[in-house]
Amino acid sequence: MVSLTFSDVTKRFGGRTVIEGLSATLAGGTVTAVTGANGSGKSTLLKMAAKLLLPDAGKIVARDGEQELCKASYRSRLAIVTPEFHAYPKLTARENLDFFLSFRRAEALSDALYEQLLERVGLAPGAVDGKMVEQFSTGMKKRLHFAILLASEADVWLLDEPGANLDAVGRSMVRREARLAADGGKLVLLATNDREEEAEADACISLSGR
Ligand SMILES: Nc1ncnc2c1ncn2[C@@H]1O[C@H](COP(=O)(O)OP(=O)(O)OP(=O)(O)O)[C@@H](O)[C@H]1O
Repeated sequence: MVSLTFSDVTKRFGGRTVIEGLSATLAGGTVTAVTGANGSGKSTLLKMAAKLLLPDAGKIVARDGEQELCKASYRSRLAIVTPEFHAYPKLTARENLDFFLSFRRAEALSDALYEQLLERVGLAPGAVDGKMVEQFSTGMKKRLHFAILLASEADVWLLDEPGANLDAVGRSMVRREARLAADGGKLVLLATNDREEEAEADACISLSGR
């Protein structure tokens, strides 16, 4: 299982320290919530966890068991859900899934798996088939992003406000899938201000904002 260790991690932007001296170990098989007010550094922490941002001080080390993973190998095993992601508007749900998953899966998406994914994320085939993503509601696009995540086979899930733009049923799908993923050995790190998502987590990193 993949684990991620933050050792005395500090991140500054300009002269401003956003995260200071953070130490934590995130283990495969667990859900960790990152909470804190707007601007407290939750997205920054997730970007550092994805190695998209470097800390100014301290270290972040990914391991598989005892073995340290290099950046490329770690990256190949992680998936991110973020509001910054946009599916291609002129492609259908199926075409987007085929496109994004072509980087991640050895095998093409079968019809059966496609149907199963839609069902898991609560997208009715009748509502999406034959439609381009630009015709989707915001929540439908979010659910499609989750379908891409579920099919990615990633070991590390970095979820930035995964319940945002989802209705109660969608938010409950997020909590259920995060738990199933952790039960299957995945490392799940989610930034949230949703009390129910926080309650579902096994551990919590609370950022004070600086
Ligand atoms: N690239 C950047 N350059 C300068 N400042 C940045 C940059 N990225 C983030 N910040 C600042 O760092 C702080 C933390 O931002 P971040 O997006 O991590 O907060 P957050 O907790 O995710 O906020 P929210 O709940 O609003 O999404 C904010 O003050 C933000 O303005």
